[in-house]
Amino acid sequence: MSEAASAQVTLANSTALLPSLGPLLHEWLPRQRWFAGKGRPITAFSLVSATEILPVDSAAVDTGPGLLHLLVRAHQPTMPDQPPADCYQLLLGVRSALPPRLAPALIGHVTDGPLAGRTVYEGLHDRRLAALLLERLRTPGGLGALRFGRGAEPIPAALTPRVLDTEQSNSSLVYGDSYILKIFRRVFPGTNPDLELPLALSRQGCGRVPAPVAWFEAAAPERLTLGVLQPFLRGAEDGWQLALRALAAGDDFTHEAHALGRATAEVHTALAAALPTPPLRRSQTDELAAAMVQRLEAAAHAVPELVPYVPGLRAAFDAVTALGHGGRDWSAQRVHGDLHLGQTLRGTDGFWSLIDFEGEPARPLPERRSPQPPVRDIAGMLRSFDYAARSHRPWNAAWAARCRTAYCDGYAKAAGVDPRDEPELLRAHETDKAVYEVLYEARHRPDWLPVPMAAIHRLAADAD
Ligand SMILES: Nc1ncnc2c1ncn2[C@@H]1O[C@H](COP(=O)(O)OP(=O)(O)O)[C@@H](O)[C@H]1O
Ligand SMILES: O=P(O)(O)O[C@H]1O[C@H](CO)[C@@H](O[C@H]2O[C@H](CO)[C@@H](O)[C@H](O)[C@H]2O)[C@H](O)[C@H]1O
Repeated sequence: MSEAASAQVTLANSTALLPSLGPLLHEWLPRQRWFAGKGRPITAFSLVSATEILPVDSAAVDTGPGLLHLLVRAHQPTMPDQPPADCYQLLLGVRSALPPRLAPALIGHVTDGPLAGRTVYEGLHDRRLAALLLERLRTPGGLGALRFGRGAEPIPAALTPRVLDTEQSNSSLVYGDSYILKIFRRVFPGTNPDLELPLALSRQGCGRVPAPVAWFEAAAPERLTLGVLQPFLRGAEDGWQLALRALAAGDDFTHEAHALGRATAEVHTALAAALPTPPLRRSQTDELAAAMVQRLEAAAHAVPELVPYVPGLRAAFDAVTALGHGGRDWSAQRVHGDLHLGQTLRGTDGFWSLIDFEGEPARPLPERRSPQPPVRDIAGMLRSFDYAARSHRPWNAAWAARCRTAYCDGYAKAAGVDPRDEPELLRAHETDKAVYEVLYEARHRPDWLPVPMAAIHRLAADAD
């Protein structure tokens, strides 16, 4: 779309929007699974950008929906490890009246401002609006603050959309069981690694990751990734569900664990070939261990159950510092950053793919995009086998141990490097991951807290 045309779709009086939408968002936003600031009040909203993807302030809304794209900052009291105002992507449907089928998507009725008299709702649930998003992705160009881009592969038109009904950190739409559009909810300046890394891997010829076919970004006031369209792996099942099923049936999972190790190794090898691999010298090792200690202290501050374990856990990080001071260098590279069984999909042909390269959602984007020891991902998967075994009754420690061995074997065979050859680095990363999980569960799923706490108990004792 030309700049002249895009100018017409920027909401004329967008500054008046938030005073009228604010009270509705105040109620609605904290109830969303993807809202990261749970437990802290929202003190104010500020508007970053507003773009009418389909006009909302004209008579057209009386006959059909409008679609308003907003980037909104939610201001909250600051905690030590959190930014003061996260920025969220909202796609608001706007209608004069909501048809009954869209009632569950209701956000509220606007009483004043430019949308006075309109009903706003979660636009992704409206098939007409979801279809429109795909149309925008098929035809690259600018639209207000937004930029739509795509690869060389043509994207078919008129695929039926549906919202993916799963617990996730973002929102996804599936089109005709052919493509999946992930819409990032909490957004950060810069390119999201969930676009950057799959693009780099596909250019490298690595088939372990569904290759992005289209994407959209905000171009102003700063560039940031908003959504990625990828092929939908129809019929694929995620590793977490498969592992739980195997546990329930008393089945061995080592064959799959071995294959997952191989898939991880192939992704790491391709990432190392595609992107920089700086060595971790003494000062970076110090920084790595110091960051782990800092995360441990912050987590213990937030979750008092951790406090008695702090000295034992710290020993794992100090061991890495000591090795660095003794002259040991490690290699670093771009990694997945939040690898666990739920980030793996096994196709109907048994082929494993990795998804969701965003990294740990709670970490700042520059940190997530920095090169790290590849063992970080291995630690994540090792924790995940433990999670599966612990969340199933009775606890099956031997099952987890066999999977962990098979995973490392599969990795070593394909990568030519065995992660168990660096036991201190592996244990430090496993400890760091378990600490992250304690915080994650305390914030999001308190019933699950005993699962990582059991690992904390073991890891703190191992370090003695
Ligand atoms: N390419 C794909 N093919 C099939 N299903 C997918 C694909 N990508 C993601 N999914 C499904 O969508 C879910 C959420 O995707 P994910 O990227 O993990 O989002 P989030 O970051 O919001 O958690 C996954 O658990 C998986 O079930
Ligand atoms: O999938 P996300 O990127 O949103 O990852 C977050 O949520 C995960 C839970 O859904 C969480 O993973 C933890 O629980 C999993 C079982 O549900 C388990 O397999 C993982 O090993 C464990 O870390 C992940 O840590 C978090 O970032």
